[in-house]
Amino acid sequence: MTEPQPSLPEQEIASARRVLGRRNLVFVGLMGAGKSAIGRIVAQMLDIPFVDSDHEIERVSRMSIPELFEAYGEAEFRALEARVIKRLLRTGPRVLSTGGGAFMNDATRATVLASGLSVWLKADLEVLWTRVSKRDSRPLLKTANPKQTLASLLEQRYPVYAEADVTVQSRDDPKETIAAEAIAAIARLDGERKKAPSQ
Ligand SMILES: Nc1ncnc2c1ncn2[C@@H]1O[C@H](COP(=O)(O)OP(=O)(O)O)[C@@H](O)[C@H]1O
Ligand SMILES: O=C(O)C1=C[C@@H](OP(=O)(O)O)[C@@H](O)[C@H](O)C1
Ligand SMILES: [Mg+2]
Repeated sequence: MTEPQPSLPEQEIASARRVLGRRNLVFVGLMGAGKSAIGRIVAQMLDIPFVDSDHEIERVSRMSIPELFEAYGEAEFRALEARVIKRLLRTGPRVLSTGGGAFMNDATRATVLASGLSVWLKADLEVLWTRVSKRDSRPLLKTANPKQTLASLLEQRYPVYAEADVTVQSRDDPKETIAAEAIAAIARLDGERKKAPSQ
């Protein structure tokens, strides 16, 4: 079944594509924010390729994320994640949805900020928890109190995610609405860029 797509003004899509140029549009944020789901829709709307760094890691390693954590530990996973994202950022444009920890890596964050356009999908703890508690595919949440773990990650990471170029509130509105808001936020940067010389 095809999902209804809100009609985005052509001009807005053109502006967003112009702002992006050959850069990657990089979604960052906590687990459950919707980076994978919204990123895919944004790529469709902008008619550019989509890649999810977790899927790319799973493809190259031929292992699932939980298997990678189990077999090699988080440090190895992070090293692979950084390498995969560095490679993906060399070419574009595309939408790149990252895993929630990727932007916490200093080198990855510096590369994303220098060569990509980053969007923080920001969500409240309750929204995130409702979503992530439906699946057990996230190794970091295999703790005695996963909601508390998520809350601690939120506290640690939100000041860092705030370095992203753009922030979009993720909530329980239709995914297409959130995707359209992300595109509108990027399109607005086109206006800012054009206004800049006369200021
Ligand atoms: N706006 C939304 N409304 C309802 N469900 C959503 C929304 N955004 C994401 N989801 C769902 O929440 C879950 C987590 O989304 P996902 O894209 O995997 O997040 P992330 O990649 O940030 O961890 C998925 O089941 C996804 O379909
Ligand atoms: O926040 C994190 O450190 C992680 C988030 C996950 O991706 P999502 O944010 O897409 O769930 C995945 O990369 C891994 O389980 C670690
Ligand atoms: Mg994801």
